[in-house]
Parts: sequence; structure tokens; C-alpha cells
Amino acid sequence: MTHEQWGEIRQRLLKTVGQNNYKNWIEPIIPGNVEAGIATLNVPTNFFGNYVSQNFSDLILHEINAEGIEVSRLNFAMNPEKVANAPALATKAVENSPSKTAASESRTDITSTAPLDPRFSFDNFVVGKPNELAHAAARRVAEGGPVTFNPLFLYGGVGLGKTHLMHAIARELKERKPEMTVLYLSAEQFMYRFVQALRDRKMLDFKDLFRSVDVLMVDDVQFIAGKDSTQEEFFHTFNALVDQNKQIIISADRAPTDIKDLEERVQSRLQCGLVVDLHPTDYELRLGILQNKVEAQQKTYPGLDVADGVLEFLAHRITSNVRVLEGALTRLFAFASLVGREIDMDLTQDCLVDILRSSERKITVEEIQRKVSEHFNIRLSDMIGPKRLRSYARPRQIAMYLCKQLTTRSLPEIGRRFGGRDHTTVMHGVRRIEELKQSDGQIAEDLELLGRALKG
Ligand SMILES: Nc1ncnc2c1ncn2[C@@H]1O[C@H](COP(=O)(O)OP(=O)(O)OP(=O)(O)O)[C@@H](O)[C@H]1O
Repeated sequence: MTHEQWGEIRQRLLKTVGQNNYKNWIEPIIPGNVEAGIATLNVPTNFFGNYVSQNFSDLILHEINAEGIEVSRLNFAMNPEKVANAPALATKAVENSPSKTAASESRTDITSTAPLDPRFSFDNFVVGKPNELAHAAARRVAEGGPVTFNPLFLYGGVGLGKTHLMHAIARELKERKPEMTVLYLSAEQFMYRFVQALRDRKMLDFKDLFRSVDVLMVDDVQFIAGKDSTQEEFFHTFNALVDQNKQIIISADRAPTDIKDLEERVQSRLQCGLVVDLHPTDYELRLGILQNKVEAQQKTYPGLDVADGVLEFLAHRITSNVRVLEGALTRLFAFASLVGREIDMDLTQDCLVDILRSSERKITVEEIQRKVSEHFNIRLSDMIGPKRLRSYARPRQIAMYLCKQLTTRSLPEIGRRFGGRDHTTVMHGVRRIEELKQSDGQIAEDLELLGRALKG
């Protein structure tokens, strides 16, 4: 396919998919060969390829055929190098843009190496206690007003919404301030660009480009730790932009000082603005996110409802990260629609056995001892200590029984944690409680209550 033909195809696609989709998803594609009815399209990332394939492949096929090229299938090839090196193709959309210059043409190419995920907007971001500060800071920066904190450094554990917030900022800035050049990329892409510029002796272009943006956003900055020359270049880019009072937004999986092998001067630079973290989610936030995601799923599966209690159960049980929570919900909807069942507790248990098992909370011996002594209103030291009074001995046996049931500790290990008792003492205690559970209603109730409290 020639560039001219692709230019025509793009023009027509612009009309059908709209300006935004065009900019995000069509413009970055670089056409490759057409062979045996298969057209190869080079795309910057797998995610990008999958998204375009799912959403626009029919339209693209149609337009390629309309151009007189016989193609029955598209092949999306991940080829960031090709995409990045492509000469900028003039299209009407770009030509019409008032700020069009040679530099912004190549900037468009760079920006497109990290397409913004359309799902990651502020509207879809659920705010709760653990992320309210990060969210507020992100919102502030997304207003595009005078730079008050530079950089904004967002950090947090896996799947807690850093990338989501970064994309939301970029998207909002582009909407509010279309004249601004916003460059969003991962630290890995930054390194890749840098190495490529070195190799092709285009360092001046590289510097020009990175230093002429209005907003620079670098995701997962921990990636450059230990990569000395990339860090060095990042440091200079950073300083140049801060000097010009241009906004920088960085994300990482941990705080600047906790990133090993990151030069001290880079660490200290990263801390000089506002550092905010996304805390692990709490129950309320997880429930809010689930409710939000159910609405999104129901657009794909209209008419599929979720029975009472299922979302609460998931929010309770899946505490690891939001990605797992989302994955669980997606699986539930897909499964329910396949088997034609409603999403109730039974289906949830059947469908999510693996996720539920791996996210089971680990209960510790110490927790059990603490809960049991609180329950019976005795001192922890008395429960563990040598006293043989019934008012201590019974709770002690109950605690031992619960340790056997709810932890993977062996009898000798449990004995050791109960003041160095022998494993036979533990065995005796466990047996005694097993018997009493059948005959003594009060004990059965105590066990029930304690078990529930411990399992959270
Ligand atoms: N508060 C939230 N509201 C709605 N969705 C959320 C929220 N937090 C996270 N998510 C969703 O969870 C998924 C993981 O989030 P994201 O990719 O932003 O995590 P991350 O912190 O960048 O993780 P990683 O460290 O793996 O890069 C995304 O699909 C995102 O939309």
C-alpha cells in the first residue's frame, strides 16, 4: 500500500471515526505490505493493536477495499520503531491545526507511541479515602492552570490506578487546553527514544522535542533505575522543563527515596514538588469501583443483573488490587452470559474459585490469640502463660483449636507459640473443643463468632 493510498484511506476514516478516535487510533498506524490478501499495519504497542483490531478493523478493511486494494484480513504488527520513524503524513486534520509546525508534527508521532486508553478518564475513576489526595492533585494539574507543584509525583502499589490517573490528566489537558503539547509516555519509551536518538545521531532533535513540550508525563519512572545514561538525560530534560516552568507529572510504584539505583540527585529532584501516594484500597472503595464497573459491563451485557450480596462479597474477599477485582467482574459477566445464568453467589463461587483461593486472607496465630483474649476478656499474657484456671484454660484451648482450623501451622508450632507447650497438649485442647462444640451451645456460638470475626 503506498503512502498516498493510505493517506486517502485515513482521510475517509477520519470522517467515520471522528477526530478524537482518529488522532488516538488511526493516525499512529503505519501501513506495511499487502500479501495474499493480508494487509500488515504497524502499530506502536500490543494494546494499541488489540484495541484497533476490536474497534476499527471492519472500517479499515472496508476503506482499504474501497481504495481498490484487495484485502480480506488485517495483521497488526507491533513495530514501535517503524511507527516512531515514519515521516509525518500530512492529513487535513493536522493541516487544519493552527499550531502546526515541523516540530509539532513529529511530536504528534511521539505522543502517539503511548495511546491514551479511552476507559481511563476522571469520570471513570472512583474516589475514596485511599486515593482522594492523589485524585485531587491530579485534578488540579489537569486544569492546566499556573504550575504550583512541580513535579507531581504519584506512587502506589500494583494496579491501584496510577496509569488511570495519568491518562485522565493527559486526556483532560488535551480537552481543556488543546494548544498545549502534552507528552505522555512510559519511562521505558523514554529510554527507547533516547537510545534510538543516540544511535541515529539525532540527540539534538531528541532534546529539542522533549524540551519543547508544555507538559511531560512519565509513567513507571522506576524503570530507569540503574540505567545510568538514561537517568542522566532524564535529569537534564527534567531540569530544562522545570526551569521553563513546564509541568511534569511522574508515576512510580514506590516513593522516590525507595527506588533503588536511582541517583540521589534524581531522587531529590523528584521530591521537590508534590509527592502523593495511592494507598491500598479499602472495602468501601472496592465496593464503589465494583458498582462503577458493573455499569460498564452492563453496556456490553444488557439485562445481566448482579444478585444482592455478590459485590459486597467480592469487595470483601478480593483485596489484592483493582485489576484483579476488575478481572473477576469481567469473568463473571462473560461466564454468566455464556451459560445463561444470573450472577449470584453460586455462580460467583464456581467461576472465581482460583481468584478467591489466592486472595484468601492469611490469619496468623497472633491474631487469633488477640481476638480470643479480647472475646473472653482476659489478658493475652494469661492466655499464653502457665495458669491452669478454667477461665484461662478454656479460651486457650479455643484459641489452639482456631489456630489448627484457620492456619497452616503444625501442632508443635502452635504449642511453641502458646508459651512453649508440648504438641500433645495442643492436640488434647483441640480434641476437647471439638467435643464441646457438639455438646455445648455456648462454645459453638463463641466459635462461630470468633471464626467470623477472624475471617473478616
Ligand atoms: N479508583 C479507581 N476507579 C476505577 N478504576 C480503577 C481505580 N483504580 C484502579 N482502577 C482500574 O484498575 C486497573 C489498574 O489500574 P492502573 O493500570 O492505573 O494501575 P497502576 O497503578 O498503573 O498499576 P501498575 O503498577 O501495574 O502499572 C485499571 O483498569 C483501572 O481503570
